[in-house]
Amino acid sequence: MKIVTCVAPINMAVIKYCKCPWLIFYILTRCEIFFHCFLGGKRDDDLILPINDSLSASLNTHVMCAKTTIMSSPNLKENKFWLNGKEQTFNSPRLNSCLKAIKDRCDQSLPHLNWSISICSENNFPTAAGLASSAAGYACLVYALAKLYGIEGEISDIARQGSGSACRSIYGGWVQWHKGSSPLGLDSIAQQLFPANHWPEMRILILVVNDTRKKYSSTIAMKRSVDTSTLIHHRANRVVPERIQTLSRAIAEKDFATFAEIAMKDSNQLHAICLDTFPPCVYMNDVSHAIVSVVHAFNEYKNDIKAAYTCDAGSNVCIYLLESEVQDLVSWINYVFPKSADITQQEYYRGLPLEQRNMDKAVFEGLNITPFDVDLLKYIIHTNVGDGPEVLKDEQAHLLDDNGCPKSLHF
Ligand SMILES: Nc1ncnc2c1ncn2[C@@H]1O[C@H](COP(=O)(O)OP(=O)(O)OP(=O)(O)O)[C@@H](O)[C@H]1O
Ligand SMILES: C[C@@](O)(CCOP(=O)(O)OP(=O)(O)O)CC(=O)O
Repeated sequence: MKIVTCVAPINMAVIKYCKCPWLIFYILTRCEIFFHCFLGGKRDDDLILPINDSLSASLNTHVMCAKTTIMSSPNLKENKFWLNGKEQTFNSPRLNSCLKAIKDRCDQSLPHLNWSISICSENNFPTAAGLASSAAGYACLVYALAKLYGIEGEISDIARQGSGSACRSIYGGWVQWHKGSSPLGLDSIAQQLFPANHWPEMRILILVVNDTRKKYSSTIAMKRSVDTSTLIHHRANRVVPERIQTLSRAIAEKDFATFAEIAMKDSNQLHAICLDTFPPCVYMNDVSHAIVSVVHAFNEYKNDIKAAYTCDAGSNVCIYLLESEVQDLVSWINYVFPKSADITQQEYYRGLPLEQRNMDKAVFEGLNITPFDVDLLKYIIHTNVGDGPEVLKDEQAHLLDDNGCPKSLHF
C-alpha cells in the first residue's frame, strides 16, 4: 500500500489567463490527420492552452490551501474520489487526463501502477466561488500523484490539464505561465520568477463578498469569451506581452506603484471582456465595484498608489498591498462596509493576525465617503505570498484511513 498527503496553494493572478479557443488551436495544428495521429483526437479542452502568458503569486498554504491524500493499494476494488466530504464521479475528463499523463510519464515497471487509487481532497476555503479552488485542487492532485508514482521534474504541464491556472500553483512565490507555442502544449508551462521571500512586505487581503458556487464556471465563461469577444484577442496580442515585461520588472525592483497600476488595469480589462462577451458573463457585483471605488479613494487620499484590487471570476475582491498599509486599509473597509455585532471577530478576520484599529470618522466625512448597509462583506482573509505544494510527513495528516475511506466519514 502507498499513501501520500500534500497541500498546495491557491494563486491570485495579476495578469489573468485566457484560454485558447478550439478553433484557433485547430488552425495551429493545421491538419486533421496530424491532429488525430499525434494528439489522439485531443481538443484544447483537454490540453487547456492559453492565448496569453499570465503571472500570479502563490499564497501562503497555512492560510488557504487544498489538501489531498491519495492511496494506492492492491486491496482497493475501484478508483474513488471524495471532495470536501462528498463522493464525486471518477469519470471526470480533467481528473483522468491528469492521471493518464502522470502514469505515462512514470517508470512503467512500478508494481503499483495498475492498483486502484482512492483520492480524498479538502479545501479550507470556499470551492468554486472564484477563489481559485481549481488551481489549488488540481495542483495538489497532480503533485500528490507525482509523489505517489515517483516522478521528478516538470509537472506544471500536467496540472494545467486539470485547470489552466493550476499550473501556476505548482510553484511558490511569483510565477509566470508561458503560453508556449507547441500544439501539444509541451512548452505551455509555469516558471517561478521570484521565490516567496523576494518581496516579504507584500500582503494580500481577500474580501469575501459571496462564498457560494458562482453562476457560471470560468471554464464556460472563457469559452464564450474567446468565441464572441473581440477585446480578448486585442488584449492577448497587443496588451499582455508588454504588461508581462513591465510587471516582472516591477516585481524584480519591488516597485509597488507600477505593480499596482498593472494589476488594477488587468483586472478591469478581464471584466471588460466579460461584458464584451455575448451574452455577457458578469461576475463583479455592486459590492465588488464599491470596493474598487474605496481602493481608488484610498490611493487618492494617500496621494500615491498604495493598494491594488484584482477580481477573478466571481464577486470577491483580492487586494495586494504592502504590510505597512494593511491596518489603514482595513479601517477604511470597516468604515465603508460595517459588520453587525453578531459576527464574531474570529469569523470575520481570517488568516494572518489583524490589529483592530478604526480611523477617525471625521476623515471619511471630510472625504464624503458614506458607509453602506451592514454585512455586505462576509469576511476578510489576510494572507501573504507563500511556497508551492509540499508533502505532509505526519501520518495523522492523511485524510484516508487504512481501507482508503475518508476519515471524515467516520464522524
Ligand atoms: N481540492 C480539489 N481537488 C480536486 N478538484 C477540485 C478541488 N477543488 C476544486 N476542484 C475542482 O474545481 C472546480 C471549481 O473550479 P472553478 O474554476 O469553477 O472555481 P474556482 O477555481 O474556485 O474559481 P476561479 O478559477 O474562477 O478562481 C470544482 O467543481 C472541482 O471540480
Ligand atoms: C479568472 C481566472 O481566475 C481564470 C481561472 O480559470 P481556471 O483556471 O479556473 O479555468 P480552467 O482552465 O477552465 O479550469 C484568471 C486566472 O487565474 O488567471
